Amino acid sequence: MEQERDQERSMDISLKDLSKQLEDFAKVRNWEKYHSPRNLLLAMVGEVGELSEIFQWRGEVDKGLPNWEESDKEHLGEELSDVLLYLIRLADICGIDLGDAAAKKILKNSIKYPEPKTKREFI
Ligand SMILES: Nc1ccn([C@H]2C[C@H](O)[C@@H](COP(=O)(O)OP(=O)(O)OP(=O)(O)O)O2)c(=O)n1
Repeated sequence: MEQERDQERSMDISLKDLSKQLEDFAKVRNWEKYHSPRNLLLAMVGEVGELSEIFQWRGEVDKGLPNWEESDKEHLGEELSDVLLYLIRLADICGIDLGDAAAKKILKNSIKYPEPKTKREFI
């Protein structure tokens, strides 16, 4: 049982896997015609709005969401996923390798914002 759980944990799904699943999802429903770059962008922005609604009027929220109901956390996971899935699909439809682009961007960020060399700089 514990071994199975360990195996599950180690099977991290990749952006490419998700992208393929989204492609198949659209294909079998004949929805490819709706998945244009502009439509996907607007759908993603709509989901960002739904994500924002979860935090709206709550005031500042502690990391880890310690006082949240499990159902609210589940809802948050769903809205985060909708944003991610539309983003992945948008990148795919635009011919962008999102994993590769994101890794390159992290590298670019580290050049633009170098690590602090002294303790003083760190503060
Ligand atoms: N043309 C579509 C419609 C939906 N989806 C997928 C991607 C999202 O993960 C999810 C979005 O579904 P809904 O539009 O039903 O949005 P919600 O799940 O947020 O439902 P609701 O807005 O009722 O809360 O379904 C998709 O790929 N292409």
